[in-house]
Amino acid sequence: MHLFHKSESENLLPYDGVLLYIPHFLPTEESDQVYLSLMEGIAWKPDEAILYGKHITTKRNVAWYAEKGFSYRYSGTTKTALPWSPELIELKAKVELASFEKFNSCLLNLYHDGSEGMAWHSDDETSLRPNSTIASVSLGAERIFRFKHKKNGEQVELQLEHGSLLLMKDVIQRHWLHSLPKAMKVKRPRINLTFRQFGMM
Ligand SMILES: O=C(O)CCC(=O)C(=O)O
Ligand SMILES: [Fe+2]
Repeated sequence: MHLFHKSESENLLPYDGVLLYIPHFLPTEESDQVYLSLMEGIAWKPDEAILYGKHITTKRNVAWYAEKGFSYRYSGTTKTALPWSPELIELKAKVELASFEKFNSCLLNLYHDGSEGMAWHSDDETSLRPNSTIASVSLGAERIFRFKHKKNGEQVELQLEHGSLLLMKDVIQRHWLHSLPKAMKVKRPRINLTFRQFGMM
């Protein structure tokens, strides 16, 4: 694991929030091994939402892990957390060491290929602690990730590499949207884990 110091990672945003990127958070060999075992071991399911009164499911698969008993309402559906697996607990501990933060849940995304992405949004749900950090681990295919300022439309773009850690901090969710654009040339899957801090702990 790569422990970073303040000087090693600079804020990638010009204002209104903090975005830190640590490319080699996990060594390549460990990234490969964690990728394969999450692909097999996670209870992947399509995401569900109620949109304009219609029940929709995504091609992108998701899973949500947290302390036992956690549940929350989101896009018209209720999500109930699965209990932490030993592997997720180990990864959570590494993310906590590198970020100097504590997390009580993890939302996972599986994009089968570049035809799947995530539209512009910010993670500012009321169930998350206000201005709390989201720590995002990327595994598998490299993909572009974009930020767009809510008021002036300014954009910031970066590549999310295999084994990298991205920290979204401070007031970032209030002022910036983010998205994972589709990338038709990408034929391989990508796994993303976002460690989050829910309000009630
Ligand atoms: O796939 C990613 O890198 C980001 C996913 C995301 O923004 C989310 O789950 O809220
Ligand atoms: Fe997000």
